[in-house]
Amino acid sequence: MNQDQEKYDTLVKELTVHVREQHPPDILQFCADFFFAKLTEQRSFQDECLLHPTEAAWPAHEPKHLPQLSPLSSDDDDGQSQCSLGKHPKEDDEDEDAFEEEDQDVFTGQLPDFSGQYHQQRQRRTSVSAESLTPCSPTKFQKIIHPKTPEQEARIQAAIAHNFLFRHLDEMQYQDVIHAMTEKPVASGETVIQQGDVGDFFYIVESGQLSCTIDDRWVTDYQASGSFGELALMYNSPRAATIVAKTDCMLWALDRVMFRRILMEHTSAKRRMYESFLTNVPILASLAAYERYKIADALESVTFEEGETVIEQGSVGNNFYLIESGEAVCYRLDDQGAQTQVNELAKGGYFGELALLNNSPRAATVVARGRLRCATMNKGAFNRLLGCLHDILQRNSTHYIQIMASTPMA
Ligand SMILES: Nc1ncnc2c1ncn2[C@@H]1O[C@@H]2COP(=O)(O)O[C@H]2[C@H]1O
Repeated sequence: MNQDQEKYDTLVKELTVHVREQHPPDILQFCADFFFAKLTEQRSFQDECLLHPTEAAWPAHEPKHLPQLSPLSSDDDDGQSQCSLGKHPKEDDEDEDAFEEEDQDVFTGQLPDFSGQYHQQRQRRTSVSAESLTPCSPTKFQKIIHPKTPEQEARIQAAIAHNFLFRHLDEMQYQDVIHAMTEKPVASGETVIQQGDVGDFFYIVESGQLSCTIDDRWVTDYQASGSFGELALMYNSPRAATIVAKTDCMLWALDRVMFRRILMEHTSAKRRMYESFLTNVPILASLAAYERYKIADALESVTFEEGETVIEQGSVGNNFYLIESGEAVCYRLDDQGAQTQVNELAKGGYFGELALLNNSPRAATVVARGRLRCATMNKGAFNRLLGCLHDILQRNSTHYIQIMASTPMA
């Protein structure tokens, strides 16, 4: 008997014992969970031992598809997003600043329910082990180097330069990431990630376009500087979506060990940090959880002391602000030089959207009242990630326009 056959027989025997002991009500789900737990265990072990095939630029075989294991495939979910961020691929793409900033992703769809060890029968969601977010021990970390030409290195640098997930890296981590990446050309029509599969790589798009679907419904498109495939690596969960190349693409792939070692901790910490705050920001209420995750990736916190000016009327607008704590007061200077208070904002409120929406100079001065902490994103991320809120933001801003009409700009 060969080794694989022996392994298989042992596994099936073990599973049979569990089934006999536990009489699971949903036998298929139970078996799927059993094998998935085994796989996770094996992968974690590989993480620990760092049995990484350093010589292999690309895995010899693709991961096996695990049907029914999508954390997103709940029966009650019609998969329609509450809010379609950005444009549907069929619509005209007049985005001039395609390369302007970070992730070029626009999102809709639902976030996997990562809670609970074993999911409800009806929902068929996959369990996530408690240690899913524990990165590899730094002491056991062994660097992975796939040799590259200077030209390849430069291309990776360009591809990650505008992606938020790489911003916090120090020089050594940055080099480690570049060394560990492998080039993956993908032909138009090729499936890069299949929903339900086991996660192996995280991808950055260098060129081309890819489409992301969940349960055959379009969710988003990816283009240069966009990234995907982080969820399965972070949560040891099956792939949450399918990603197919719409054109010939050039991708850079980072394997799960390096992703977990270098990118995961910061990414998950940031997503956790902003999670409850973003859930309670009224303007973001219509967004799906995964969309809020992408917003969290793009946010930076900034603090202003009492009386400090956050925004100066008449200046160029580059940022959008959400108030995490404290208060902000908005003033408008009229053409006589008189300053009138036009608004007060508190936690969960936002400002700085007008100049970005209308491509106009800042319409008011915003000053901190007491200590003010804001989460801010730049113009590129604002347009991309909050594009679907454009109409709501415009509608909400009509009263500003009335105020501006009554106080002509200084
Ligand atoms: N709405 C969404 N829900 C989950 N994953 C999404 C969504 N939109 C895009 N994705 C990406 O699709 C990827 C599929 O593989 P992963 O689950 O590893 O990581 C997923 C995310 O990077």
